[in-house]
Amino acid sequence: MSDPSLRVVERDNNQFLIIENKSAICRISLFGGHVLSFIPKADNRDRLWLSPVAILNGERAIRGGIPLCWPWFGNDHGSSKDLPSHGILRTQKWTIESSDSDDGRSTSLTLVPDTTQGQGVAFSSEVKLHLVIGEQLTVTLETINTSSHAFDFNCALHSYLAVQDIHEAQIQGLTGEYKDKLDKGEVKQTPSPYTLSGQTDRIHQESPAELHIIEKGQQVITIQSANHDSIVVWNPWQSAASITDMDAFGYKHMLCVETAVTNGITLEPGETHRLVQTII
Ligand SMILES: O=P(O)(O)OC[C@H]1O[C@H](O)[C@H](O)[C@@H](O)[C@@H]1O
Repeated sequence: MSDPSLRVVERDNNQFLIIENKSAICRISLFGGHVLSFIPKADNRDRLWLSPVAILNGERAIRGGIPLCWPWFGNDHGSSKDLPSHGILRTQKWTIESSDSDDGRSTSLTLVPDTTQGQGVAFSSEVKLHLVIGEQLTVTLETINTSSHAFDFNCALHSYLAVQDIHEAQIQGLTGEYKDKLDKGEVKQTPSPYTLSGQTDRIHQESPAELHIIEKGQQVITIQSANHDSIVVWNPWQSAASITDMDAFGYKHMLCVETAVTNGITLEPGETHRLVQTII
Protein backbone atom coordinates (compact mmCIF):
# COMPACT_ATOMS: atom_id res chain seq x y z
CA MET A 1 0.00 0.00 0.00
CA SER A 2 1.76 3.16 -1.11
CA ASP A 3 -0.70 5.70 0.28
CA PRO A 4 1.18 7.46 3.12
CA SER A 5 -2.06 8.56 4.79
CA LEU A 6 -3.18 4.96 5.41
CA ARG A 7 -2.13 2.48 8.11
CA VAL A 8 -3.57 -0.97 8.70
CA VAL A 9 -3.71 -2.19 12.30
CA GLU A 10 -4.58 -5.75 13.33
CA ARG A 11 -6.45 -6.33 16.58
CA ASP A 12 -9.05 -8.70 17.98
CA ASN A 13 -9.16 -10.87 14.87
CA ASN A 14 -10.04 -7.78 12.82
CA GLN A 15 -8.24 -5.20 10.70
CA PHE A 16 -8.65 -1.47 11.20
CA LEU A 17 -7.65 1.34 8.88
CA ILE A 18 -6.29 4.53 10.36
CA ILE A 19 -6.36 7.32 7.82
CA GLU A 20 -4.57 10.50 8.73
CA ASN A 21 -4.01 13.36 6.33
CA LYS A 22 -3.62 17.13 6.77
CA SER A 23 -7.36 17.59 7.29
CA ALA A 24 -8.65 14.71 9.39
CA ILE A 25 -8.22 11.39 11.14
CA CYS A 26 -10.63 8.60 10.35
CA ARG A 27 -10.82 5.03 11.68
CA ILE A 28 -12.50 2.25 9.74
CA SER A 29 -13.13 -1.40 10.62
CA LEU A 30 -12.71 -3.77 7.69
CA PHE A 31 -15.27 -5.97 9.40
CA GLY A 32 -18.45 -4.28 8.17
CA GLY A 33 -16.67 -1.73 5.95
CA HIS A 34 -17.60 0.36 8.93
CA VAL A 35 -16.45 3.94 9.58
CA LEU A 36 -15.85 4.22 13.36
CA SER A 37 -14.75 7.83 13.73
CA PHE A 38 -14.20 10.98 11.73
CA ILE A 39 -12.21 13.73 13.43
CA PRO A 40 -11.51 16.90 11.41
CA LYS A 41 -8.26 18.47 12.59
CA ALA A 42 -9.80 21.96 12.52
CA ASP A 43 -11.39 21.27 15.93
CA ASN A 44 -10.45 17.66 16.82
CA ARG A 45 -14.10 16.84 17.51
CA ASP A 46 -15.34 13.41 16.50
CA ARG A 47 -18.48 13.81 14.38
CA LEU A 48 -19.43 10.17 14.98
CA TRP A 49 -20.45 8.34 18.13
CA LEU A 50 -19.13 4.85 18.82
CA SER A 51 -20.53 2.88 21.73
CA PRO A 52 -17.91 2.55 24.48
CA VAL A 53 -18.95 -1.12 24.69
CA ALA A 54 -19.16 -1.77 20.94
CA ILE A 55 -17.97 -5.25 19.93
CA LEU A 56 -15.23 -4.88 17.36
CA ASN A 57 -14.00 -8.45 16.91
CA GLY A 58 -16.48 -9.45 14.20
CA GLU A 59 -18.85 -11.37 16.46
CA ARG A 60 -21.70 -8.97 15.71
CA ALA A 61 -22.44 -5.76 13.84
CA ILE A 62 -20.71 -2.72 15.35
CA ARG A 63 -22.78 -0.29 17.46
CA GLY A 64 -21.99 3.27 16.40
CA GLY A 65 -20.07 4.91 13.55
CA ILE A 66 -21.65 4.28 10.13
CA PRO A 67 -23.24 0.83 9.76
CA LEU A 68 -24.16 -0.09 6.19
CA CYS A 69 -27.69 -1.38 5.66
CA TRP A 70 -28.17 -3.39 2.45
CA PRO A 71 -30.12 -4.86 0.65
CA TRP A 72 -32.92 -4.43 3.18
CA PHE A 73 -33.52 -1.96 5.99
CA GLY A 74 -34.22 -3.12 9.55
CA ASN A 75 -36.20 -6.36 9.59
CA ASP A 76 -38.14 -5.31 6.53
CA HIS A 77 -37.04 -8.12 4.22
CA GLY A 78 -40.53 -8.89 2.99
CA SER A 79 -40.40 -12.68 2.86
CA SER A 80 -38.73 -13.56 6.16
CA LYS A 81 -38.49 -12.08 9.61
CA ASP A 82 -35.57 -14.33 10.59
CA LEU A 83 -32.92 -12.67 8.47
CA PRO A 84 -30.29 -10.38 10.03
CA SER A 85 -31.41 -6.84 10.82
CA HIS A 86 -30.22 -4.37 8.14
CA GLY A 87 -29.00 -7.06 5.73
CA ILE A 88 -25.64 -8.65 5.11
CA LEU A 89 -23.01 -5.97 4.46
CA ARG A 90 -22.35 -4.79 7.99
CA THR A 91 -21.16 -8.27 8.98
CA GLN A 92 -18.98 -8.87 5.89
CA LYS A 93 -15.23 -8.66 5.74
CA TRP A 94 -14.17 -5.92 3.35
CA THR A 95 -10.89 -5.29 1.56
CA ILE A 96 -9.19 -2.23 0.14
CA GLU A 97 -9.56 -1.90 -3.62
CA SER A 98 -7.73 1.40 -3.91
CA SER A 99 -6.47 4.27 -1.82
CA ASP A 100 -4.96 7.61 -2.77
CA SER A 101 -4.06 10.79 -0.93
CA ASP A 102 -2.94 13.03 -3.78
CA ASP A 103 -2.20 16.35 -2.15
CA GLY A 104 -2.11 15.08 1.43
CA ARG A 105 -5.28 17.04 2.21
CA SER A 106 -7.79 14.31 1.47
CA THR A 107 -7.79 10.57 1.03
CA SER A 108 -9.97 8.67 -1.46
CA LEU A 109 -10.55 5.09 -0.53
CA THR A 110 -12.59 2.31 -2.11
CA LEU A 111 -13.55 -0.82 -0.19
CA VAL A 112 -15.25 -3.96 -1.49
CA PRO A 113 -17.05 -6.67 0.52
CA ASP A 114 -15.98 -10.33 0.38
CA THR A 115 -19.39 -11.20 -1.04
CA THR A 116 -22.75 -9.65 -1.87
CA GLN A 117 -24.41 -13.07 -1.71
CA GLY A 118 -26.17 -14.41 1.35
CA GLN A 119 -29.40 -15.72 2.75
CA GLY A 120 -32.27 -13.57 1.52
CA VAL A 121 -30.35 -12.12 -1.47
CA ALA A 122 -31.77 -13.43 -4.75
CA PHE A 123 -29.68 -11.47 -7.25
CA SER A 124 -26.07 -10.86 -8.15
CA SER A 125 -24.54 -7.45 -7.81
CA GLU A 126 -21.31 -5.64 -7.21
CA VAL A 127 -21.05 -3.30 -4.22
CA LYS A 128 -18.36 -0.74 -3.47
CA LEU A 129 -17.93 1.73 -0.66
CA HIS A 130 -16.21 4.95 -1.70
CA LEU A 131 -14.91 7.28 0.98
CA VAL A 132 -13.43 10.73 0.66
CA ILE A 133 -11.83 11.80 3.93
CA GLY A 134 -10.83 15.44 4.14
CA GLU A 135 -12.28 18.47 5.88
CA GLN A 136 -15.57 16.65 5.39
CA LEU A 137 -16.38 12.97 5.04
CA THR A 138 -18.25 11.66 1.99
CA VAL A 139 -19.47 8.09 2.00
CA THR A 140 -20.94 6.55 -1.16
CA LEU A 141 -22.51 3.09 -1.18
CA GLU A 142 -22.54 1.94 -4.80
CA THR A 143 -24.66 -0.97 -6.05
CA ILE A 144 -24.31 -2.30 -9.61
CA ASN A 145 -26.79 -4.81 -10.96
CA THR A 146 -24.75 -7.66 -12.48
CA SER A 147 -27.81 -9.97 -12.76
CA SER A 148 -29.66 -10.63 -15.98
CA HIS A 149 -32.87 -9.41 -14.34
CA ALA A 150 -34.01 -6.30 -12.48
CA PHE A 151 -34.12 -6.35 -8.68
CA ASP A 152 -35.49 -4.17 -5.88
CA PHE A 153 -33.52 -3.25 -2.79
CA ASN A 154 -33.25 -0.84 0.12
CA CYS A 155 -30.14 0.60 1.73
CA ALA A 156 -29.00 3.10 4.33
CA LEU A 157 -25.97 4.89 5.70
CA HIS A 158 -26.98 4.51 9.35
CA SER A 159 -24.80 7.25 10.85
CA TYR A 160 -24.56 7.64 14.61
CA LEU A 161 -23.78 11.34 15.00
CA ALA A 162 -22.07 12.51 18.17
CA VAL A 163 -23.98 15.13 20.17
CA GLN A 164 -22.93 16.68 23.47
CA ASP A 165 -26.37 16.33 25.01
CA ILE A 166 -29.35 14.89 23.16
CA HIS A 167 -31.68 17.05 25.27
CA GLU A 168 -30.11 20.16 23.72
CA ALA A 169 -29.94 18.88 20.14
CA GLN A 170 -32.24 20.00 17.36
CA ILE A 171 -32.62 18.75 13.78
CA GLN A 172 -33.20 21.43 11.17
CA GLY A 173 -34.34 20.71 7.62
CA LEU A 174 -36.94 17.99 8.17
CA THR A 175 -40.60 18.88 7.78
CA GLY A 176 -43.58 16.95 6.46
CA GLU A 177 -44.65 13.50 7.58
CA TYR A 178 -42.92 10.52 9.08
CA LYS A 179 -43.84 6.90 9.74
CA ASP A 180 -43.56 6.15 13.44
CA LYS A 181 -42.00 2.69 13.77
CA LEU A 182 -42.83 2.75 17.48
CA ASP A 183 -46.54 3.19 16.68
CA LYS A 184 -47.21 0.54 13.97
CA GLY A 185 -45.98 2.84 11.20
CA GLU A 186 -48.62 5.49 11.98
CA VAL A 187 -48.06 8.60 9.82
CA LYS A 188 -47.41 11.74 11.90
CA GLN A 189 -46.37 15.34 11.42
CA THR A 190 -42.72 16.25 12.07
CA PRO A 191 -42.48 18.51 15.13
CA SER A 192 -41.12 22.03 14.84
CA PRO A 193 -38.70 22.75 16.39
CA TYR A 194 -37.47 19.18 16.00
CA THR A 195 -36.11 18.07 19.37
CA LEU A 196 -36.17 14.60 20.94
CA SER A 197 -37.49 13.81 24.41
CA GLY A 198 -37.86 10.03 24.37
CA GLN A 199 -37.38 6.85 22.36
CA THR A 200 -37.55 7.74 18.67
CA ASP A 201 -37.67 5.57 15.52
CA ARG A 202 -39.00 7.50 12.52
CA ILE A 203 -38.87 7.10 8.78
CA HIS A 204 -39.26 10.57 7.33
CA GLN A 205 -40.95 10.40 3.95
CA GLU A 206 -38.91 13.12 2.33
CA SER A 207 -35.40 13.40 1.03
CA PRO A 208 -33.86 16.78 1.82
CA ALA A 209 -30.43 17.35 0.30
CA GLU A 210 -29.22 19.06 3.49
CA LEU A 211 -29.94 18.83 7.20
CA HIS A 212 -28.38 20.51 10.21
CA ILE A 213 -27.84 19.45 13.78
CA ILE A 214 -28.00 22.43 16.11
CA GLU A 215 -26.79 22.39 19.71
CA LYS A 216 -27.16 25.37 22.05
CA GLY A 217 -27.99 27.56 19.07
CA GLN A 218 -24.84 26.54 17.17
CA GLN A 219 -24.82 24.54 13.95
CA VAL A 220 -22.56 21.60 14.82
CA ILE A 221 -23.04 19.13 11.99
CA THR A 222 -24.39 19.39 8.44
CA ILE A 223 -25.54 16.25 6.64
CA GLN A 224 -25.85 16.24 2.89
CA SER A 225 -27.56 13.32 1.17
CA ALA A 226 -28.21 12.17 -2.39
CA ASN A 227 -30.16 9.43 -4.17
CA HIS A 228 -32.22 8.61 -1.06
CA ASP A 229 -36.00 8.54 -0.57
CA SER A 230 -36.13 8.98 3.18
CA ILE A 231 -34.29 10.03 6.30
CA VAL A 232 -34.44 7.82 9.38
CA VAL A 233 -34.11 9.36 12.85
CA TRP A 234 -33.38 6.92 15.69
CA ASN A 235 -32.49 7.16 19.34
CA PRO A 236 -33.31 4.27 21.70
CA TRP A 237 -33.36 6.56 24.75
CA GLN A 238 -33.51 4.55 27.97
CA SER A 239 -34.31 1.33 26.14
CA ALA A 240 -30.56 1.46 25.32
CA ALA A 241 -30.16 -0.25 28.70
CA SER A 242 -31.49 -3.44 27.13
CA ILE A 243 -29.15 -3.27 24.10
CA THR A 244 -26.13 -5.42 24.97
CA ASP A 245 -23.54 -3.28 23.18
CA MET A 246 -24.79 0.08 24.47
CA ASP A 247 -24.55 1.43 27.99
CA ALA A 248 -27.63 2.79 29.74
CA PHE A 249 -26.70 6.45 29.23
CA GLY A 250 -25.10 6.18 25.78
CA TYR A 251 -28.28 7.54 24.23
CA LYS A 252 -27.48 11.00 25.61
CA HIS A 253 -24.54 11.44 23.28
CA MET A 254 -25.81 10.04 19.99
CA LEU A 255 -28.38 10.76 17.32
CA CYS A 256 -28.84 8.53 14.30
CA VAL A 257 -29.64 10.48 11.14
CA GLU A 258 -29.71 7.94 8.36
CA THR A 259 -29.64 8.65 4.63
CA ALA A 260 -31.85 5.85 3.35
CA VAL A 261 -33.80 4.17 0.61
CA THR A 262 -36.72 2.50 2.43
CA ASN A 263 -39.40 2.43 -0.26
CA GLY A 264 -37.47 0.12 -2.59
CA ILE A 265 -35.55 1.07 -5.66
CA THR A 266 -35.54 -0.98 -8.88
CA LEU A 267 -32.21 -1.51 -10.56
CA GLU A 268 -32.22 -2.79 -14.14
CA PRO A 269 -29.38 -5.07 -15.38
CA GLY A 270 -26.20 -3.00 -15.73
CA GLU A 271 -27.62 -0.04 -13.77
CA THR A 272 -25.84 1.58 -10.84
CA HIS A 273 -27.25 3.26 -7.72
CA ARG A 274 -25.13 5.50 -5.50
CA LEU A 275 -26.36 6.40 -2.03
CA VAL A 276 -24.35 9.37 -0.77
CA GLN A 277 -23.96 11.00 2.62
CA THR A 278 -21.57 13.84 3.45
CA ILE A 279 -20.84 14.83 7.03
CA ILE A 280 -19.62 18.42 7.34
O1 LIG B 1 -30.01 -2.72 16.49
P1 LIG B 1 -29.81 -2.52 15.00
O2 LIG B 1 -30.16 -3.75 14.20
O3 LIG B 1 -28.44 -2.02 14.70
O4 LIG B 1 -30.83 -1.40 14.56
C1 LIG B 1 -30.86 -0.15 15.18
C2 LIG B 1 -32.01 0.68 14.63
O5 LIG B 1 -31.77 0.95 13.27
C3 LIG B 1 -32.73 1.81 12.60
O6 LIG B 1 -32.64 3.10 13.05
C4 LIG B 1 -34.12 1.26 12.74
O7 LIG B 1 -35.10 2.20 12.26
C5 LIG B 1 -34.43 0.89 14.17
O8 LIG B 1 -35.71 0.23 14.22
C6 LIG B 1 -33.37 -0.02 14.74
O9 LIG B 1 -33.67 -0.34 16.08
